[in-house]
Amino acid sequence: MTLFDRLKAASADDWTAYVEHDFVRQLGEGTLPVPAFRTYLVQDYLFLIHFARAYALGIFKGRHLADMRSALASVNAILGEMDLHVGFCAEWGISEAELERTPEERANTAYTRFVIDAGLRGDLLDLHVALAPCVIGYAEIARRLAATAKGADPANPYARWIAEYSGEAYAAVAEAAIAKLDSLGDELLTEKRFTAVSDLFAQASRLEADFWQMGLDAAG
Ligand SMILES: Cc1ncc(C[n+]2csc(CCO)c2C)c(N)n1
Repeated sequence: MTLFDRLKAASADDWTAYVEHDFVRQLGEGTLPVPAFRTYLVQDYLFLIHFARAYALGIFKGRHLADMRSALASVNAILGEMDLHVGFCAEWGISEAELERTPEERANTAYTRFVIDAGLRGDLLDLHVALAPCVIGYAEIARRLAATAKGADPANPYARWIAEYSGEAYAAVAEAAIAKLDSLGDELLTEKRFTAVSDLFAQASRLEADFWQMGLDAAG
């Protein structure tokens, strides 16, 4: 069993509430109100900026050169993806000016700063456990949606989002994150520490669910 599977099993209810959230269901069915998705996209731009900062902590906290190099590659990947994200937002009628001027929603601040704090206080294992629901969860969500008729239907307005995260490239990112957790676990996890690490995973999963809810709430 991978460490990721152990963490998921220990937080089963929080995990399910995140990956089967109503926002996700409506995204898959193509019934999600457009204002909910637009709010999500704008907030996700702000989210990704802070996530790049969280990954950058991995360079600072890395004990081995290989850890520092892989964290650097992740920072580069996210910063590179920002251009794609801005382009995707433009297709939904969101300008760069709107992305820049929109204030962070509290659910966004809560989540991103929680992850950064987990990394600041702890070691690389704490940081990667706090990052895991985000990085690995999206692959699981999109894979499930892509296997449904409406999720794979090009007429679904959200088909591109689903295709992006269910594609091979993103699956490889999620697989690498699962493997990274295992190698950090081998090096740093003791059974005594499992509860504390599992609490981080559960909290990050709840904060992901709150992020979806923020999108739904914006649509009234
Ligand atoms: C709220 C929220 N949670 C997770 C992701 C997914 N995600 C976050 S960082 C990243 C790149 C990893 O290399 C990906 C795919 C998101 N975009 N927004």
